[in-house]
Amino acid sequence: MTGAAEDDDYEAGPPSQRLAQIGEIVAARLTAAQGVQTIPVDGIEMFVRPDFLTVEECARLIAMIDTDSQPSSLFSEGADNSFRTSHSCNLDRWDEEVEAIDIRVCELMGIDPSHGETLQGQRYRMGQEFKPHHDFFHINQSYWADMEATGGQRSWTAMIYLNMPEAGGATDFPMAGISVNPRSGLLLAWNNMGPNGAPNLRTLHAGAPVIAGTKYIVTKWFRERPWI
Ligand SMILES: O=C(O)CCC(=O)C(=O)O
Ligand SMILES: [Fe+2]
Repeated sequence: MTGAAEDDDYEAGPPSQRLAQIGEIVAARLTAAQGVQTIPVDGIEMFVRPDFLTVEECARLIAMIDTDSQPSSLFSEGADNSFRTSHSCNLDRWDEEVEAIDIRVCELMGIDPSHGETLQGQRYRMGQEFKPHHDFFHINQSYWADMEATGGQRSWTAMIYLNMPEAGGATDFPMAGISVNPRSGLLLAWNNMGPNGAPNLRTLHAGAPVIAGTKYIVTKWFRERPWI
């Protein structure tokens, strides 16, 4: 959500010992976690946890997203309206069920909840999409000063698919040559940084247009430092 594809030689941010360490700790935790599978992707640390949420939990989150969502926003300057056409909302972090799910995600990742942004719900109707972007912050953008002061860089992303649209809506990683199909309750997690703790350009990804049906997801972005 923080910028479109960049040239290979573009420096999205400096190496960071802290982010490298977060990468190692979380990857080790996920590798050892029951029910988690490593996705063999060249140049990105990526994991899936099928059935992380039950069908009932997915249904309740979908209902909340339908009630609360508004047209999605973007961080990037000069962003155009076609870039992220979904509707989204912050899930109510004081709702008991949302809070419990949020904590479960943090526990799975082994990241203190203070580093996690509010869970975000997202709905894509037919034809809607999220064009190729990185989840990490681009430090040459005007929003960076504010983000740096409020928790810093985004380290890991955890996304949960709440349903399966009838067609389309995969999460594509064009530089890594992998595409993940929505499956109810499946959690997908990846490290937005490379081994040296610098932003990893290969994490470029997109929510492909939904061709038939509706797609619902929740996304959790983690920061390098406490966010609240
Ligand atoms: O909808 C998707 O599959 C991708 C969503 C995404 O990239 C995000 O929420 O940052
Ligand atoms: Fe994203």
